[in-house]
Amino acid sequence: MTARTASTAPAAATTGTTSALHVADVTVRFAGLVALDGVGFTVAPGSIHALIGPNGAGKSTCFNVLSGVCRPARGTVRFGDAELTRLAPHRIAALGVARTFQNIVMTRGTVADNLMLGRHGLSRAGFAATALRLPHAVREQHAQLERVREIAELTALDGLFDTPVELLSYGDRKRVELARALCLEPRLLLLDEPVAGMNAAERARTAATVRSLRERLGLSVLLVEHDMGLVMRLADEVTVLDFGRRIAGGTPYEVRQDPEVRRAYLGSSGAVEDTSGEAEDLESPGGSERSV
Ligand SMILES: Nc1ncnc2c1ncn2[C@@H]1O[C@H](COP(=O)(O)OP(=O)(O)OP(=O)(O)O)[C@@H](O)[C@H]1O
Repeated sequence: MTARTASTAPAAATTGTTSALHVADVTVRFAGLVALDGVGFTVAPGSIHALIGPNGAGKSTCFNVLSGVCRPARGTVRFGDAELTRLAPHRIAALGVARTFQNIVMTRGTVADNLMLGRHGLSRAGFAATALRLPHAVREQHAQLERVREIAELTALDGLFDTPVELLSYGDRKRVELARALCLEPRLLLLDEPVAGMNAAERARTAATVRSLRERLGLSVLLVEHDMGLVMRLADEVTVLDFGRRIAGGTPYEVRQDPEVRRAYLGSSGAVEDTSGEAEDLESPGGSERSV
């Protein structure tokens, strides 16, 4: 495993650079089903890139490949100079790729406790030194706590730092999940449906947080999201999957105009659901609130 330091500064912020993610010809089969069929796309350094598509298009499978949970039958995933394709999830995380999940899994305790757990992999002081409160371990603990406070501030959780997570709203809990991923000091953040289940105010707040993370930390973001309004407003570039194939890619405007994208969305019975009550079609100016 590549060792990462316990530095209190984010890798991306200090260098101001991250790397491109290159996905090429990735194919995943489950028994007879081809979940991904020769999928390729590039996430440019420092960009917000959305991966969209109707239900069953292969978005989660793609995230599972990128984070090492699923091994492709064919194809490669490269992050800068590093080949991620056959690495275990913890090694991919150590290379600066962090992921959130659709379903929130929290431990008990406060927001601070949960974020400190997220720093565990970056800690250099051993368990015994920490338990015995040896001076170097105490110093490191303070530095970690300071960094965790900064991350809480970046994710608008600073006012909730000492609040038990079970008392948080759903939207705040989702943001704790996001903050916990940031605790790994990623250079690429994979967000799996970051606003699913949120109300309009929570969605707007999370969108602002993601934008500000990119600006302040210089990291790249790849997000899977059904909320088309959010995708259209937030993403620099969009890749569209359908039945495991990449059917389109480009700016939000370009994919919105693409006939194959429109066919895939409009033809997906039951896949179109509006979580906002403000349904618009894919052509609506300013983006739609439609979840697809
Ligand atoms: N572990 C698995 N075993 C068998 N089939 C699977 C498995 N995981 C996914 N699939 C199938 O692969 C296809 C792609 O699924 P995937 O979950 O990646 O799509 P998705 O775009 O994320 O869908 P959704 O938007 O509903 O989450 C689907 O047909 C799904 O049923």
